[in-house]
Amino acid sequence: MYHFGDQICLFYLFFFSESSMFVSRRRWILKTCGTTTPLQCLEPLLEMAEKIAGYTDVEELFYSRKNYKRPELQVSPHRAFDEEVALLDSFFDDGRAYCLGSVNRDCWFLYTLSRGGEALQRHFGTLIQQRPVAAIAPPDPDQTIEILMTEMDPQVMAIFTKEDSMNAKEATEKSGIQNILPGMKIDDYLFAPCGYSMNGISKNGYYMTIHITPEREFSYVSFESNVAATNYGDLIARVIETFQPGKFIVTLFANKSSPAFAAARELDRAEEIGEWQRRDIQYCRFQSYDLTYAQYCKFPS
Ligand SMILES: C[S@@+](CC[C@H](N)C(=O)[O-])C[C@H]1O[C@@H](n2cnc3c(N)ncnc32)[C@H](O)[C@@H]1O
Repeated sequence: MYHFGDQICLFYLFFFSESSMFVSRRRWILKTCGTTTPLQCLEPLLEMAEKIAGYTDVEELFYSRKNYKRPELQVSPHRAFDEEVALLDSFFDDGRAYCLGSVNRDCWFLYTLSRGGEALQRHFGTLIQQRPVAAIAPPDPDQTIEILMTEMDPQVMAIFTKEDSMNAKEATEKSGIQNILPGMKIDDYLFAPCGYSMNGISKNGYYMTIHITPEREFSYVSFESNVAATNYGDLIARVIETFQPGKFIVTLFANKSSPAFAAARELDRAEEIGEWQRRDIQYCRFQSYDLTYAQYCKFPS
């Protein structure tokens, strides 16, 4: 993390696809679900960040989501990715929009901007006597893994109903969620009649979050964490063994300082993970991050 005395004017924004909020000193992560409109909060959020914390610029932004099953049920600006991009472009003149995966099947949309320290330099130019920011400090290690699962096993999904589990704690234990990343302090919630969300944080600053929609017609589970690893094979295997999806997407972001920077190669070698076979893999190199996208199906499929 860059730190120039008490003057910190830039922060990082991440938007994902369920309902959680993580706030740290310079990072704000929001996940929403259903027909909520997360991008509508951009204007008040940017105003609030300046007013309360003195942040005047965004150093990095990641807005991502899987393709919707029923986009026509969404509310503007979330009916189409083009619409979301137009809104984001009205705030940021240097954002980039991507679609990874198969546009006629499973895909994943990403809008990102990464100023690679330029914004920092602009703000702190005089303070750091025009020296490149990179010469002062390399970025902190940073990585994010997401696993987005669909076509879930109905027996596993039954755990996340009030019929099968008395409360969230019982669902967490019965499903084995507490063994995915042991040692996390967990805050979990079981909805009535069904549905489950959990947020976990560890003492060393890692988080994990899981959101579960058990309804058979549109079952969906998302997992996300910033835990550092050089190989995510074991973690992915634990997640998919726990939830038994028919299909899943993995996305992995890692910056150059992160031990996960090499993990893309491990994913490249993982043509099969247990009973799941890879159907797609793509890599992107952004200014500060490498991104790996992979899609797997349970075979035969
Ligand atoms: C995992 S929750 C989504 C996350 C949730 N919005 C949160 O705040 O953590 C989605 C599942 O919960 C169920 N659910 C039940 N009551 C809900 C409510 N009041 N809001 C959102 N989802 C609800 C949905 O039917 C679906 O299966």
